[in-house]
Amino acid sequence: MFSQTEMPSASSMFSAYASMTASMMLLRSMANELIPHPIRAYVLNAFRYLLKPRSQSLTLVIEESNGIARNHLYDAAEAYLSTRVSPDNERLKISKTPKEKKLTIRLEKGEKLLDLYHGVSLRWRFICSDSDKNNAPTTDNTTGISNVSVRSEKRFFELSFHKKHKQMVLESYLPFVLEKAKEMKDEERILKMHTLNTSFCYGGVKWDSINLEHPSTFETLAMDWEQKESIMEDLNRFVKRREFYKRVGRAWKRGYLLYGPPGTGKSSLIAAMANYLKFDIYDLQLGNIVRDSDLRKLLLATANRSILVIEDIDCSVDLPERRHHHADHHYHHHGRKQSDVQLTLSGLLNFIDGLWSSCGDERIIIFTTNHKERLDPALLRPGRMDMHIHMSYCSFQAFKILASNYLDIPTTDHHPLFPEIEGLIEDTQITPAHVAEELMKSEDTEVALQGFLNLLKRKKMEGDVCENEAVAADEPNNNKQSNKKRKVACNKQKKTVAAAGTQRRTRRLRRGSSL
Ligand SMILES: Nc1ncnc2c1ncn2[C@@H]1O[C@H](COP(=O)(O)OP(=O)(O)OP(=O)(O)O)[C@@H](O)[C@H]1O
Ligand SMILES: [Mg+2]
Repeated sequence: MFSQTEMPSASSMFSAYASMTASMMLLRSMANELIPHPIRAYVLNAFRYLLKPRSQSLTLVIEESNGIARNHLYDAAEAYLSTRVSPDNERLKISKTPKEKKLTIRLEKGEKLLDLYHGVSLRWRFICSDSDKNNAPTTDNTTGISNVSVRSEKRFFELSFHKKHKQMVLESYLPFVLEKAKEMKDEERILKMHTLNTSFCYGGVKWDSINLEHPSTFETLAMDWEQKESIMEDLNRFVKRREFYKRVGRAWKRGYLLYGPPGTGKSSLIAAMANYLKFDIYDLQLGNIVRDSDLRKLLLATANRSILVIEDIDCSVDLPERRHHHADHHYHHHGRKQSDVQLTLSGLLNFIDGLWSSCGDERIIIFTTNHKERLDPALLRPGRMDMHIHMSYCSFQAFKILASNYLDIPTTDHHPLFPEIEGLIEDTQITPAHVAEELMKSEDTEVALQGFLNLLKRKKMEGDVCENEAVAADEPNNNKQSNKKRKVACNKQKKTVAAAGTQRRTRRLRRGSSL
């Protein structure tokens, strides 16, 4: 009985529950009304956050574009990851454009990749998502053509790693990825050769470009080793020294003067430098430029990481004293009146020291000449050109490189004809171009070498005759008149060689395609 009176009845329990529910509902609706929605959401989120198990991994999202601009890191990651594909990958994208030398491999949607960097594992994932479902690709059923213009795909990489490596990833790994991608790009880069186009309207000039496919490299260049290495070292030092140039307050530029007889490889060296550094070439034919102002315009249109070439500087720039000497030549510069030509040496020098120095980075300027002695001292003064490179006649060392290029005789090999060639070549002024021409005459090594040896012998004899005649000319008892005649003939012979070089060069310039 007692227990019965103590026990709440079912009806009273129900009413208590009902009143509690009612008061909770009242409280809830009061809270809903009194506490604004954002605060409620915030409190809920905070609870959720506190209750969630802590993750030890951090994920970086690298999106394809950053609003309007492309994300440089995305492109770098894409290129870098293509070198890291593993047998675990199941789907890869593969392509090749006509201009590319190699196949391009890319990760396909959803593919994962594990990279190791200094013992740290880094997990990459490539994700492709339709950013807006309404804009999903549509296919026109009648034509079957997929309408890609409305397609808006969001592509990004996720890079996940342990949180404790955050610093290392940001400061070391990602810069490493950027650097690697840059190296790859340089390797694949198709070099351009820019030449002047003067045809589109009178007085106006602009750059035209074609692919530079000059095969010359430092390996194929016939030059003495020490000289070749000093040039390569100089170039290496130059490209590495961005910070140095900044610190000492100098423009990041370097000037080279290449001088030597025609056919000694000046233009080949320029191409080898471009191929080595992966720099574009701008071939500035001063003969086509009328005003200093054109020079300025053209200069501003050149890109960084390039080589500006001015060939035959002694012939192309209109020195004031030459103007004086050639006062009777009223026409110059491709038939334009001399008075029209306003391009001056001082303009050119200002251009080198001033404007050229102050705009752009990582630039090289190269002048070539066959006659260094004819150059204005202003061009040669210290500091104007950083390095003067003498391209000379073919030495035995240089010949061995050509023999290896043209006849496949390894430079370490010894051929029975070599000693005789070595004895003759140093006394004979023969250009690498001439040697190359001779070695190309036969595919048979023996025939080609014998032919070359005969040429050397002939040249040596001619040289000896010239020399003897010169000596004879100094002897008082000889018939001076006939000696003079012979000397003239000798000089004539030399001049023909030089003229052939100039003609060759002019032909090449006209073709405008190769250096
Ligand atoms: N040092 C060299 N090494 C390899 N090949 C050379 C060398 N010199 C000349 N040649 C060969 O001779 C050709 C002409 O040489 P190049 O045009 O480089 O001479 P250059 O010094 O620029 O002459 P120019 O003064 O007439 O412009 C080249 O295409 C190349 O095949
Ligand atoms: Mg040349």
